Amino acid sequence: MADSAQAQKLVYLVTGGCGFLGEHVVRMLLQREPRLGELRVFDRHLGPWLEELKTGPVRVTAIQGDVTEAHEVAAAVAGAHVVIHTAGLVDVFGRASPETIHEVNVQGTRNVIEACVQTGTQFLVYTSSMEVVGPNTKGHPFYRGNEDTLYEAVHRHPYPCSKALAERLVLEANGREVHGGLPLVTCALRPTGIYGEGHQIMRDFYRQGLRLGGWLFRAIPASVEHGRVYVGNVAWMHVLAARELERRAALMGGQVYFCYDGSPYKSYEDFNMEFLGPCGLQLVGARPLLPYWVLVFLAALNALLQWLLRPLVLYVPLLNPYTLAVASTTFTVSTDKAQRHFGYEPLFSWEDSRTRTILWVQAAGSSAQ
Ligand SMILES: NC(=O)c1ccc[n+]([C@@H]2O[C@H](COP(=O)([O-])OP(=O)(O)OC[C@H]3O[C@@H](n4cnc5c(N)ncnc54)[C@H](O)[C@@H]3O)[C@@H](O)[C@H]2O)c1
Ligand SMILES: CC(C)CCC[C@@H](C)[C@H]1CC[C@H]2[C@@H]3[C@H](O)C=C4C[C@@H](O)CC[C@]4(C)[C@H]3CC[C@]12C
Repeated sequence: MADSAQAQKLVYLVTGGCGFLGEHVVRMLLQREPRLGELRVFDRHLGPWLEELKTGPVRVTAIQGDVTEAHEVAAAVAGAHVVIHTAGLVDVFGRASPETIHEVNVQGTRNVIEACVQTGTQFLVYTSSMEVVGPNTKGHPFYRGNEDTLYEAVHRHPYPCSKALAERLVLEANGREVHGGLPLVTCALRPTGIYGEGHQIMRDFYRQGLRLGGWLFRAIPASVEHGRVYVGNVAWMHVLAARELERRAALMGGQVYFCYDGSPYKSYEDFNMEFLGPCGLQLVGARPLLPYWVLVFLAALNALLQWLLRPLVLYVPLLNPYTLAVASTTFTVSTDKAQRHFGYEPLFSWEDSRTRTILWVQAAGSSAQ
């Protein structure tokens, strides 16, 4: 990636490139990264949509592989200039065991770092999460905070624990010597709750509302702010960060950045209604219909049922003590660090993000997507 070789075409690797965010990163790279020569898409499950990308001017290589398998990761990383590591097991519902979550999110990330070191790949962007910071188990609000805001990060749930450990590995790896003698440059991006085309939980809420005759029932007070960011802007931030890591290595190396855009500060449910409302759903109640202690009881009951039924069937309700805590604790960000460090400005306005999401919800809600 030397200045003298402006025209040099680069090889990018996106792990988890067939996931919700990963697909947007892949498409964004193809649309907006002029130096892209080859794009390797690494995922445990390859999407059929990749086929259509293979006919374009950039070479797209689909690699079916598992980040927990060090040799598969090393083979995919070899010869890549930049790695965007977005693969992860996003499970706050108890589908996977804590050991599996750790294996994929922590050991998988370790494998990616070691592969960069062994094969001489110098630039690594890691998709972290707001949950590396919080909400913490004490329910402390994080109100429009930034990367420097002091906050007691206390993790117990396997998912945030794994993201926090993985992020630390990535940041500590910054400056390590890679094969060939150059230093590894890393940074971590921390999205809040991502929404947009492909957001399965949004689609599930829509379908549930349709089943209930067009009604959803408020569970969380409207005053609890939950941070959200549009998937296209998160993808754009990854592309920009990856592009600028070389030029601004001294500034960006080892840094964390929250992902942000112009999405409004609202409660989780009120925010969802920005999309579900225009699709015909209504949120009933200016206040929660059930007292909070009832939700706490139901969440605990769900956790107990999940545990009791596990030998027979996998019971995975949306509501559990952890998801209730996340949804009912204010956690929003207000920062311009990505703008200051690497010139990030959201690519999509709030109006664009909203319209695109509404169109997707309408289409996805009525089909089997
Ligand atoms: N969705 C959100 O709101 C959100 C918010 C903050 C951070 N994140 C982070 O963003 C990343 C992407 O999340 P997402 O919402 O797109 O999830 P997703 O589940 O849609 O995508 C994850 C992708 O990783 C792949 N993957 C999982 N295990 C793998 C393995 N062992 N080997 C190879 N590939 C594997 C999956 O097949 C999937 O395609 C994750 O690292 C997640 O922690 C997501
Ligand atoms: C009305 C509620 C009680 C229903 C439960 C909603 C719950 C399923 C939602 C609320 C908040 C959501 C999380 C939040 O947006 C941020 C993230 C970070 C990311 O790293 C992974 C996804 C996650 C945990 C969202 C999962 C779904 C949550 C908990």
